[in-house]
Amino acid sequence: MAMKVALLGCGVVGSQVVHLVDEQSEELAARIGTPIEIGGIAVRRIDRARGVDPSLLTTDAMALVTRPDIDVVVEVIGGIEPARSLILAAIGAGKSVVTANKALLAEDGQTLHAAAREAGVDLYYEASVAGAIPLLRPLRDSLAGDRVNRVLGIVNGTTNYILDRMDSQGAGFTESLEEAQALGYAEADPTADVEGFDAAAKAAILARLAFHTQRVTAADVHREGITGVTAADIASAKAMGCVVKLLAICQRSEDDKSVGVRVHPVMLPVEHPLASVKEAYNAVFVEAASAGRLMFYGAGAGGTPTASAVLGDMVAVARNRLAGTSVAEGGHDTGLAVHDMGETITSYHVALDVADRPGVLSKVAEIFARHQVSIKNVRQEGRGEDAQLVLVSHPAPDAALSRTVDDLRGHDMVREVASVMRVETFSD
Ligand SMILES: NC(=O)c1ccc[n+]([C@@H]2O[C@H](COP(=O)([O-])OP(=O)(O)OC[C@H]3O[C@@H](n4cnc5c(N)ncnc54)[C@H](O)[C@@H]3O)[C@@H](O)[C@H]2O)c1
Ligand SMILES: N[C@@H](CCO)C(=O)O
Ligand code: NA
Repeated sequence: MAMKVALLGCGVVGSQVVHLVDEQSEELAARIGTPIEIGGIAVRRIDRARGVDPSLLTTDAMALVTRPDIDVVVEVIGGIEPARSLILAAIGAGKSVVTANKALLAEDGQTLHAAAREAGVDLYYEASVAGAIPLLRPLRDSLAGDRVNRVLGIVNGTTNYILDRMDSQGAGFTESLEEAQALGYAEADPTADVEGFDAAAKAAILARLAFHTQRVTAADVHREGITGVTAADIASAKAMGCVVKLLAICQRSEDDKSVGVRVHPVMLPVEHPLASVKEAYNAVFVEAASAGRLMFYGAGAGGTPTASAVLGDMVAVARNRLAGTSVAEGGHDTGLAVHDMGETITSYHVALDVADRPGVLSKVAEIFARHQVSIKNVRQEGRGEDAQLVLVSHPAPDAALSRTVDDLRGHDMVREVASVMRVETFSD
């Protein structure tokens, strides 16, 4: 018997799901052993939906998800409500769910997973992080026997596209964002991309899977976007042999009692594998105790790539149905707490416009020492009125580094703090 799908939302991703199911229907049926059939599509405006069979369209999403003939609900509306109520209603009615909705999973994944476990249905969400890249299944299944220590990811295509354009072509922020929007990468409200909310949601999902800690939500993630990144930061990074990337970083503490989860711009040495990720591509670098370093790379956004991940999950649900099973995510929780950004160990790059006078360097060094921050290297560029001191710190608690910068800002020998950014290196 065919597996009947209710599709919620027919935008950039949803329309491609319909297209791919249509295009590959025979092949999919042969591969799975049962056909996949779209039984209904919930849209906001019927007159706006294009390229789909009009007889499938409805504006009553709630009636669709609970319809008795529907087996699986695919949610590609996005946002918290009504997506959450629709998914919970679907699960309550015994339907498996496939979703691309990172915002919802990051805010309330625990509720959704608990409901799926209780109902004995599947809840899959591969498309929600890094779009087409197989990432969540490898973290959940392939690395189930390993111990992940750190995850570093470029998980937002829009911001990677903007930073890459600024770096490689000297393009402006606004024009680069408009290009990313035209290419279908940006969220409906691009603030979610450029202020790091989208990446923070993905970081929370990654931290949960990597460290088996159910409780991490987007609110636990320290978040800084890219709106403050200037041409001076990019030039400063270049001078150091680095590129600027917006990274999602999930890391165990040294004492293994907590995890840090953060999203912020980073200067990354050009030899780091993530530094070569251009345009809107995503990549996630995983450091695991036994597997070592792994990198997952590919298209993290766009209708067709994202629909590929959605279809993969639909096929997994179809196979589970045929096998008479469901693979609800475990409720096991390691209990690892999330520590504050201030306690996270980071390194800073600081460029200071200073007066080229005797004693400046020792004064600056004294301010670093006051906060127990050790300087890794320092160089001076220019002379006289235009002198710039560029310092890179050794790793230190982020709070100490941030207080160091505050004190530098307040000092009369420092005319301006031209650039401050964290530097990420390979861990040993
Ligand atoms: N576009 C991408 O590259 C991408 C990549 C990965 C994940 N996602 C996620 O996929 C989801 C969908 O993204 P998208 O880019 O297709 O967005 P989109 O805005 O293009 O599509 C969403 C569609 O849902 C419709 N909709 C809104 N409320 C509805 C309701 N109550 N009932 C029925 N339809 C409703 C909208 O009219 C719109 O057509 C989001 O969760 C997004 O974060 C998108
Ligand atoms: N707006 C997101 C879409 C993929 O989640 C991005 O730019 O990566
Ligand atoms: Na993915």
